[in-house]
Amino acid sequence: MKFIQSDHWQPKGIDELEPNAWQALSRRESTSVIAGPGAGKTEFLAQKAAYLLETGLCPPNQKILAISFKTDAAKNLADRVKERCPEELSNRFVSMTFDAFTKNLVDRFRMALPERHRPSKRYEISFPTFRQEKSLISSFRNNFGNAVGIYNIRQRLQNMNQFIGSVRIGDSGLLWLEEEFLDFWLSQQINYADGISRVSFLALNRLAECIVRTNDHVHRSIRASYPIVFVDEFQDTTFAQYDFLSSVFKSSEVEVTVVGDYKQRIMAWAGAKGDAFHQFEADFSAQRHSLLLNHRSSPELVRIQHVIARAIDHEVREVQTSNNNLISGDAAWICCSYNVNQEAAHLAHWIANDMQGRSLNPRNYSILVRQKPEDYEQQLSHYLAQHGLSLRNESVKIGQATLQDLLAEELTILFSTLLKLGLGHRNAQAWNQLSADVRLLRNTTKEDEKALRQVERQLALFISELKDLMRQSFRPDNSRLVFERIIAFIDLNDLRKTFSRYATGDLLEINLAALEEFFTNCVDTQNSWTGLLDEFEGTNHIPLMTIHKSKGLEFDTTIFMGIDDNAWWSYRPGDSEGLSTFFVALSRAKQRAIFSYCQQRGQRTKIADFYALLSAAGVQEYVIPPSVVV
Ligand SMILES: Nc1ncnc2c1ncn2[C@@H]1O[C@H](COP(=O)(O)OP(=O)(O)OP(=O)(O)O)[C@@H](O)[C@H]1O
Repeated sequence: MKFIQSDHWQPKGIDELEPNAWQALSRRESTSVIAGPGAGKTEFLAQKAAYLLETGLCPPNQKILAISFKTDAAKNLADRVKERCPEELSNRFVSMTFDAFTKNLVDRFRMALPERHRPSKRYEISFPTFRQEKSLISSFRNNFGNAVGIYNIRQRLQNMNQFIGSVRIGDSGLLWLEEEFLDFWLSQQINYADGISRVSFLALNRLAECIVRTNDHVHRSIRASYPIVFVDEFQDTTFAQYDFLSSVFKSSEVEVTVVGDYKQRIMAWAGAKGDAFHQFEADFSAQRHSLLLNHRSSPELVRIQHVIARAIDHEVREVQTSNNNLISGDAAWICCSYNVNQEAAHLAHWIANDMQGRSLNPRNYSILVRQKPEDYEQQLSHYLAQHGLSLRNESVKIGQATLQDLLAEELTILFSTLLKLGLGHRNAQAWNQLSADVRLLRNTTKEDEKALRQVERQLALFISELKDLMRQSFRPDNSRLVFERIIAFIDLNDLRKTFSRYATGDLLEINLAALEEFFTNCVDTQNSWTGLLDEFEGTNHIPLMTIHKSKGLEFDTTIFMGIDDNAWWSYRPGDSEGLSTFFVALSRAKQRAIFSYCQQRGQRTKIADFYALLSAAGVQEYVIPPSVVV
């Protein structure tokens, strides 16, 4: 393949990069990129990947490792690289979540762990609750009595994630009690009477760190395979994740580029490290670059965002936007209602009118809430249905996965593309992507023309058989057959061999079970293949999700419900994480942000800050007349 000269390379799929982005892109040492919402941080990583791959600066025997926090974010980044680079280059871009990466290391090299710290071959992932953590700490205290008071252990255990992230398994520098706690905490996850360990992602992280640090062969081979590493949403890096990164890549030739926005730091409760950028810049001798444009939101929304941004950081610089205001009237307002029916009726009516007036579709809107989306679902669905619209809770659990994560899985995407083509959709892009994926699954190389032609023939034959089968009927027994045939065609063994995250452990089984459950639910509620596909993809549903799940996404209009003391029960005035959460929600909108306050849901005393900031930004408040209730 012919490489492009680095000074001739041009960005792909976008017009231009701002000057600071160009500097950060061409820098061949560790770099941090800090920028506000919509500045194009994820896009920057995709462009940098294209630059390094297309110019040969990342040579054919090496790969780029990109680490994200959420499955859909990892997928989104991989897709952007696929769109911008030929397949033989984008195949060398490995995009994974932190959790998938560390789990994969433990699954592959668990025998390198000391026996007492080694999870069973087949283990389950556990998600310890706050209460379970507290009870573990109190049993430890019971065992070690007054000793827990020494070395500040009692106090340090109040932030478990920070404590665990700062102690390394088998480190000779550990204090006696630190080592005791680490052993106690691990043994509670590893030793079960039935022989099956229940291990949390935090424990997998510490085990992976131990493997890499103590096994020179593994350590060297990771650094050699991935001389270039990207980390997206770096502000959310936990203590343990940072420690893992530095253990693996610090003091090496590896170029690490991290991007993020400290104003969007909303994972401190899950152990995010407050000073991650500063520490990274010091530890990796990284140079900082700031981006100063917003490519997402309209000028009016950017102005409002800046008022909130300043409350988080007084020194934040004003950003410019390259977008226009596409709507007439206000870009943001607060609507106040007395009760939940009035609120839902008003919002449903407004969405239906706006959607029709501006020829938008349901997925241009999103309903964002702080917590418990199910508390908002019923009323809003009821009133939306009166306008022929529907809502989908994207945070809902399907088996052991959430719907949003399930939809971002490679398995699900292959499945739904096959379903779409089986239904007779003529979609050249879907076909090209699918045939590229199937070539990858069957491990064919571009040079082996015979094998390529065979794969293409098999795919065409399968689609034609699928079309015949789907034409027959849409009865449950037939749809079951369609499900089984598609899964058999994908071939789980090939999937395992192709995607390293599925290679070991039970992630594929978990997702397959969730996919089957979701598919069956769709079959049960629909009476045609077209209806099923729309239901599967959520085409006609307005998404409802938590703010945490909305990170990295964007919508024309966001409607933010439940801005009251009950939903924000943990908020204390001036709490920067609360303000950042509010900021993340506001910054998802491209053109319009609506804030809905409902008196019946709670007071607005504790969170008066939010309303004061909106008022300072000139956002008007309207009271919905009681007559709106239907
Ligand atoms: N240089 C650019 N020119 C034009 N559009 C761009 C550019 N960079 C990004 N975009 C577009 O701007 C939007 C935001 O980009 P992106 O998601 O990469 O931003 P981000 O900084 O990662 O956002 P956030 O932190 O808010 O999630 C996307 O629609 C993207 O396609």
